[in-house]
Amino acid sequence: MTTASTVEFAKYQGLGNDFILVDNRHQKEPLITSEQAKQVCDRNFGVGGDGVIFALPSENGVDYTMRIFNSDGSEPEMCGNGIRCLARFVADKDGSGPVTQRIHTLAGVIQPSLLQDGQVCVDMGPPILDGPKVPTTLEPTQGSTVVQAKLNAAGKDWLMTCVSMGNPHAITYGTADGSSIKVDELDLAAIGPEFEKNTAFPARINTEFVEVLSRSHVKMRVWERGAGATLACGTGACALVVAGVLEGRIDRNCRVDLPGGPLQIEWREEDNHVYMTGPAEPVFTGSLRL
Ligand SMILES: N[C@H](CCC[C@H](N)C(=O)O)C(=O)O
Repeated sequence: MTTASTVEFAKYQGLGNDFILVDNRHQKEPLITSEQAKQVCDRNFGVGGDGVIFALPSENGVDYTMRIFNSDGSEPEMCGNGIRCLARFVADKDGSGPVTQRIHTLAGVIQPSLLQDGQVCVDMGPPILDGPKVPTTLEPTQGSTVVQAKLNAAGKDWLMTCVSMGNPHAITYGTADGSSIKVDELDLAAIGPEFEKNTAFPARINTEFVEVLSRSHVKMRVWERGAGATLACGTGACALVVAGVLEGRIDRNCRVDLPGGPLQIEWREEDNHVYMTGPAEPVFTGSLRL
């Protein structure tokens, strides 16, 4: 007879991108499987969330390891809003801990710092611009980088710039006929899957649609790989600033308005790292019966 197990969790959200967080630092194997993550993320039959995120035992001398399952059960390399929430969760649990945490992820060692004002600033590392490493099969246009490459999807020719922040992103600021995007007019549920599952993206793709308000202020909506239309995507906000700089549209320090609220993103010239600053809020705690 299998005995049901209970798993303690905390729900946190970053700009409405919400996650079930589990302190899993006592064992290497996640307490929730990717299959169970789908059920737990269901907003009617489960807790509800865009993903499940684990703090796991440390590897190679960092503070701890992060793994994440999307709400469809797939495992991405990295999550920007999620790592801000995880850093806040671990600091809340441990009572204090270092202001800056070093976290091992599938995208490398990522370093969130907890700020006095309650925000979290994350050194997201350098963007990966080599097309085949994003990965995409779209033809590179600037050396090995894919900038404003044409992609036909949802009945239009979009101009796509492809950037990885450890996880893959395709960003569009407009279509090949020169028109820009009014993000509030997009029917993401209709067009998002045509990008996410497009053959141009062998590992599927997160897609960001961007409207320029000024050289230091943009507005975006996102269709996420494995999670659909979310209220915010931290890695996506980082990737779209890199794309906007490569396209010559915006400056390296930019406010990004996401449906759930703003993030401040800076792609620093001196170290080529992308820095993301934004909130991470606790919502409730609970115990799951699995
Ligand atoms: N759906 C993403 C992972 C979550 C990223 C997003 N929520 C963020 O804040 O970066 C992927 O499959 O790559």
